[in-house]
Amino acid sequence: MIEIKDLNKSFEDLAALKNVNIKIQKGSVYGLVGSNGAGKTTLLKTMVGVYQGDQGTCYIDGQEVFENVAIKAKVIFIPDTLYFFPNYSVRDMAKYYKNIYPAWNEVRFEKLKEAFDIDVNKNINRLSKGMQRQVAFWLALSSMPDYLILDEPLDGLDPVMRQKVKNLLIQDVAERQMTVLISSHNLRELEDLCDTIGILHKGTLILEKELDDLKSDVHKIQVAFKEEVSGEFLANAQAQVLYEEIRGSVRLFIMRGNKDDLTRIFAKQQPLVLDILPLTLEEVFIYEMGGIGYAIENIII
Ligand SMILES: Nc1ncnc2c1ncn2[C@@H]1O[C@H](COP(=O)(O)OP(=O)(O)OP(=O)(O)O)[C@@H](O)[C@H]1O
Repeated sequence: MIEIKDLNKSFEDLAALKNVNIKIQKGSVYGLVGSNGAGKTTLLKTMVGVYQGDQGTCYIDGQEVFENVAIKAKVIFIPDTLYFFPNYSVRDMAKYYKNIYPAWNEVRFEKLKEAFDIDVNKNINRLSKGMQRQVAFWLALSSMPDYLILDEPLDGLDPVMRQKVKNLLIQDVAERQMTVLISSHNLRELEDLCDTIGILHKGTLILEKELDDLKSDVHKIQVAFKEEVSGEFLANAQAQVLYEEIRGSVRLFIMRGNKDDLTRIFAKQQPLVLDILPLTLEEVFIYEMGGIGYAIENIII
């Protein structure tokens, strides 16, 4: 389990992280979103021990991460900007990883050649950006980490490779309970992978929820009534409207609540049309965050 408690980190007079608390259970996939400069990379780097927090703690498997070699051997961090030693081939880099990560699995490394199809003797720094990212995943997955921390991981990968990498990640989570933390601006991508989502805003974790709760909690309702109906029935039912819009004869509501309860509330008014639809994760965030006063539109793409 990853456990971050009251973490603070500043760069000179800039507070990049303010009292961040996060718990990530073993075998889960946690998605971290936030606007540019929100502190995501700082959080990831502090979590893996690249930075030391100013206050608070970062524990993995119950131990402080900073300068802890035993813990670092179980954790792989793929940063947004990749680094490989000059003139190292994939094979050279694999040898290096083999020395550092005790769980390195040579059979897996050979098997993953089929997925990545890159010549192991090629100088990595001469490969394309997307191919270098493939190498980073190839090495990471062959190291069999218990924890995989990813900063904008799928950037630069083509759509087929994105899907392949996602499948490989899901396989490791399902088969050997790998724990994954992904920082990304792409909510659509996170929607496929994550079970919990956290939003970091100006160094503070402002929202954290399980994806299923998030999605089952908020609904899009399209309704048309025979005649004008006052909104009083919603107030009386104490239903929480996050957004309301009139589109010709159809009224659109974004509402929080249980689907059956909402259906009952609207059905009482005997509407001509009633559709209760699920929201995409992106829509959930736009409306949820709008409700608490943040311009989420700037956070996601
Ligand atoms: N090494 C550093 N020295 C000084 N300031 C830094 C350093 N690293 C990050 N910062 C500052 O800390 C804040 C958080 O930066 P960070 O890179 O963690 O944000 P981010 O959420 O990853 O942003 P992005 O989505 O743009 O990658 C920013 O204001 C940034 O300028």
